[in-house]
Amino acid sequence: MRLPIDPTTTMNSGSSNFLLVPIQEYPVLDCVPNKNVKIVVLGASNVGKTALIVRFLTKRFIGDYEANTGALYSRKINLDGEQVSLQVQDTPCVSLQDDAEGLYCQEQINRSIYWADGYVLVFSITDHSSYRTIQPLYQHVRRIHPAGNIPVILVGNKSDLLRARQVTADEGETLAASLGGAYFEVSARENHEGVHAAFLHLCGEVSRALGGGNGEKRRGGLHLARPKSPNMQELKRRFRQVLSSKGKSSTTTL
Ligand SMILES: Nc1nc2c(ncn2[C@@H]2O[C@H](COP(=O)(O)OP(=O)(O)OP(=O)(O)O)[C@@H](O)[C@H]2O)c(=O)[nH]1
Repeated sequence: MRLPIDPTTTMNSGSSNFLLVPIQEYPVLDCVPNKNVKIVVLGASNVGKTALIVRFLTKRFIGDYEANTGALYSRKINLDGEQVSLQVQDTPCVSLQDDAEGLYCQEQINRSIYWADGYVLVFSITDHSSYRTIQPLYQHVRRIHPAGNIPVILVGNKSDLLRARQVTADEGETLAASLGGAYFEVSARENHEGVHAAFLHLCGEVSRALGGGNGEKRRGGLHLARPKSPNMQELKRRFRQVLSSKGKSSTTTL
């Protein structure tokens, strides 16, 4: 069902509208001591990174967002019976350089890659160039984490747009296998379950990679500060901005 968003009601409580659903944040200390799963969502422009995160955290799909500047969202999840602190970092898009091998990647993204324990690499099945971005992107992650296992999943988003498909499921599977991760073909627009399963799978991988131990990676080399601002208010602010620019013409799917 599609409901019109009424900007006049978005800050009230008790409605099914997206902004009326509180997205709970939990301080890390509220969870299993030292069990902190940090994942970053990476990919080309317009592939649905923000939509996937919002779908995972809120079960909702929002039609449009302002261009993403990268926000960090925190929440508590249940992983194998344990309450675990999860942090999800949204990022600005990356793009291929003209030689199609290197990447344009903001410093902010490098910091997020360094900071994270697990990686959601996203392309759109309707955009083959976004698919071609994934291999160089993975190599980029590898350069920042040259040693050890990198928990990663590959997500082919927009599976509802089958008629516009430019990337086959086989291509997704093959690429994921070459990265050593699982492939999930999902639609942030149409389906919460697939998105949820993908994120939870990665959280499980990260948790195992951290070994249930102290949750902090032991890394040598360059130290990069963690990305800024764990802030759910940022999501609300961005959504309000979209609402004020689009008024009542925007819609959300419930
Ligand atoms: N049909 C369809 N559209 C989607 C889906 N996911 C996202 N979109 C749309 O794709 C557009 C881009 O979504 P975003 O979540 O902003 O994508 P992004 O990767 O964060 O974009 P950048 O800010 O450019 O990095 C928006 O218009 C979304 O409504 C999906 O699963 N199906």
